[in-house]
Amino acid sequence: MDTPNRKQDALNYHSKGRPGKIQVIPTKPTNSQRDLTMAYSPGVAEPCLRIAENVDDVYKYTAKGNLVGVISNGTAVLGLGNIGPEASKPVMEGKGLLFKIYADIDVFDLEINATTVDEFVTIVKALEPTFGGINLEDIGAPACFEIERRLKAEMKIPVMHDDQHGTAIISGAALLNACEIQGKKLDKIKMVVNGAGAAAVSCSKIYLSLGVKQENLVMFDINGLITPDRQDLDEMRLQFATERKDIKTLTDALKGADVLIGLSAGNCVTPDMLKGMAKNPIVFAMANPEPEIAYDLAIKARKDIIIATGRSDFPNQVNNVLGFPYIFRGALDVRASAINEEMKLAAVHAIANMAKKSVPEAVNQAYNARNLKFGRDYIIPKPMDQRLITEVSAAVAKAAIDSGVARKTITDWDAYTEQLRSRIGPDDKLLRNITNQAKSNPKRVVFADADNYKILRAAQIVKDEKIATPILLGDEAKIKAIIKQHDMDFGDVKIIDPHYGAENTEKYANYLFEHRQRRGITLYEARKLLSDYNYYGACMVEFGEADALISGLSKNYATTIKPALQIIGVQKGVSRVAGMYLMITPKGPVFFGDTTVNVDPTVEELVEITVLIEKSVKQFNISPRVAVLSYSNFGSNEGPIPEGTREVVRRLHKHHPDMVVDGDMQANFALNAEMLADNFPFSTLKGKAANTLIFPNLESGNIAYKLLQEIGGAEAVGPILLGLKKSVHILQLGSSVREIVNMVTIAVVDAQAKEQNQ
Ligand SMILES: NC(=O)C1=CN([C@@H]2O[C@H](COP(=O)(O)OP(=O)(O)OC[C@H]3O[C@@H](n4cnc5c(N)ncnc54)[C@H](OP(=O)(O)O)[C@@H]3O)[C@@H](O)[C@H]2O)C=CC1
Ligand SMILES: CC(=O)C(=O)O
Ligand SMILES: [Mg+2]
Repeated sequence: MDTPNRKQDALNYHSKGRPGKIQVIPTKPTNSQRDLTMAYSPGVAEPCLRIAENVDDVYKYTAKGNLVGVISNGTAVLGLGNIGPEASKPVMEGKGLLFKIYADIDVFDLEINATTVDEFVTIVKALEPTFGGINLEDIGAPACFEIERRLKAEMKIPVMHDDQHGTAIISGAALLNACEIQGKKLDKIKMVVNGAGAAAVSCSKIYLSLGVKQENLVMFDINGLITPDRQDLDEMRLQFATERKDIKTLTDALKGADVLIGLSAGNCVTPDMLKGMAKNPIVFAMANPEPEIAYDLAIKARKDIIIATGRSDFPNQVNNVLGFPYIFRGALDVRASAINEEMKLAAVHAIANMAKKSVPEAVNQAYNARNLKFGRDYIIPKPMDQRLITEVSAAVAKAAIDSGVARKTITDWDAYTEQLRSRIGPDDKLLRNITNQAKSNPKRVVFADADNYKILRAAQIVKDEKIATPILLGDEAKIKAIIKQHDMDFGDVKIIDPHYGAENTEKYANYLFEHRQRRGITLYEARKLLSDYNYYGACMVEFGEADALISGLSKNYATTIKPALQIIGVQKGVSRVAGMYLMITPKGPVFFGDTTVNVDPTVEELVEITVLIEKSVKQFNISPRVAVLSYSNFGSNEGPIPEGTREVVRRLHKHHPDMVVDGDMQANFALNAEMLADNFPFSTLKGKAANTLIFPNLESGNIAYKLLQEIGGAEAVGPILLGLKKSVHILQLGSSVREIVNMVTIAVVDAQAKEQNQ
């Protein structure tokens, strides 16, 4: 916390409203007298008796299996020292909060008045019936070593001292990657560890198991170098004693050293010390809240440095938050009896490998970054990367099973991964399925406006994710400059700067002329039109030189759609196009149409739009249940809109008897199966909620989706353009990178379907 303002902000954050950071929330209904008789006496006696008969049933009837005790005595709180149990509580509540948001694990934080090993062990051991796991936190060395050793030996649930092993795992992963980037070999590096406490000792052990040589490691505590002749040290630290006589001070030790590990206290390292380090040095200044050396000072001292800190406000946050939520998640899910070396190493490698994968746009956005990429400023994943739960927890669970400490097994890993994902954030399973569908047969997608950063970023993502092969249309020099500026990597991507004379323009101009000569287009004009990305892109798709076109970022909808209509045209048997949104809502996915094209459709047009939409929903492997919406329910109101929608439904029932559709209907009845069944049991939606909503006009459709997006917490994917012969999709002005990526994914699936139907 640097400035007085930030200090005050932090105090306000904790004190405003309900003091502290966490609360307990019931997970069962508590609305009625009946609910309460189940939750408490007399109903509660039933699970009590079951558990009394079979103690393992505690996992079945209580929260134990998902409950971790975060336990501290406040003797080594962050780098603040022995500040006591009460003062440690904000940190422990913070750990509880992180367990919950990152891994959906519930936590009771316990700050206990127990400083001797015996007292501490007795208390924690007695808590075994309550918890599924124990996370020991901020307990000073050397007591922490004995406490953890005894608890692990005497308890049957996983116990982990986070400052030791959580930190070791994360910094181990970071060390592997930093060495790779700096071109250093672990078995050759000279390492200095400043700090000889819980974290330093455990981290050093894991570095040795990753290949660092004991003789190349020296360690300091507050009294100086750890040497064999020191009388003030315990076994744990003495194992890192060095015989080297050439070192007295930290400055001496850092001369020629490759790596400095700081797990001590803030601001105890100076820029001059770093200046003596070897070429391409690696510095992990992990003391919290102040690192051993400030990020900026370190960067200034050495241009060739990789520097990481424990803080979230600089690149490379090496902090155990990347580990403990996911390690416990994996351990709890297989009911592991311990967290062993195999599980820790599995976590190290899962975290290290993740950093080398393409970074999801949501992570860039969360950190206000443009293009996070494996390298000097991105050696390990960011804490807000939602892939951590699937990558790390699954690796830990698997290692637990393979190493024989799991009491439950996992056989369907895809289902487990799905379950892990659904623990965090809204369930966007459908979007993931669509992405998998796209990846199964990637298509060539031509991007209009590719000389725009957002388009290029999206193109890069879909290329990296193997969703599509991009073709870039735009000013070639500009495109190349953006690629260079943002260090993007497109390999040998095709870039076309559309103008008459560019690839295939004579063929395209003739085609355009042939088709539009009686609509006022001369050959000269046709040639000129091809410098418009939308005309050129539509021609590429029409001639099969690309499978889909993505456009519209910089022009309005009507201007963008025109070339596609003129060159590609509508599907056989279809007289119009329509627009649809896939809304990812907290209650699940719902399709909305028409939201973008037809302003005030007639009954006949609405029938056609509904048929188009219903067919398109099926493309996503969803069985459509369509509600034609109005402000009335099954004839409850008169007026042109309810009467029109009733007529639409009549015609659909008659001409499309297989379609599951009903209306006129109000939106709340359409989306609430119970209400619908109670009030309108005759509905042909057969007691199920609709997943496809047809709006009577553009006004209502457009307003509804935007309201839902802004205040309903829904993500809008689209607009998905329906009715064209080939896959062309038009972005909304100002779409975000994520929205563009989603559209490309949809465009690929659409191109696949259209290819099949040919
Ligand atoms: N980024 C991360 O994820 C994590 C960071 N940490 C940070 O690491 C630090 C240590 O934590 P932890 O191991 O739990 O605490 P401990 O109290 O167990 O250890 C602290 C160690 O640092 C030594 N020390 C203190 N000041 C100095 C100094 N100026 N120079 C050299 N050594 C010094 C102490 O020496 P002595 O024994 O002689 O007192 C002791 O060996 C804290 O700042 C903590 O915030 C810890 C865990 C995770
Ligand atoms: C991050 C952490 O656990 C610590 O600094 O103690
Ligand atoms: Mg800690």
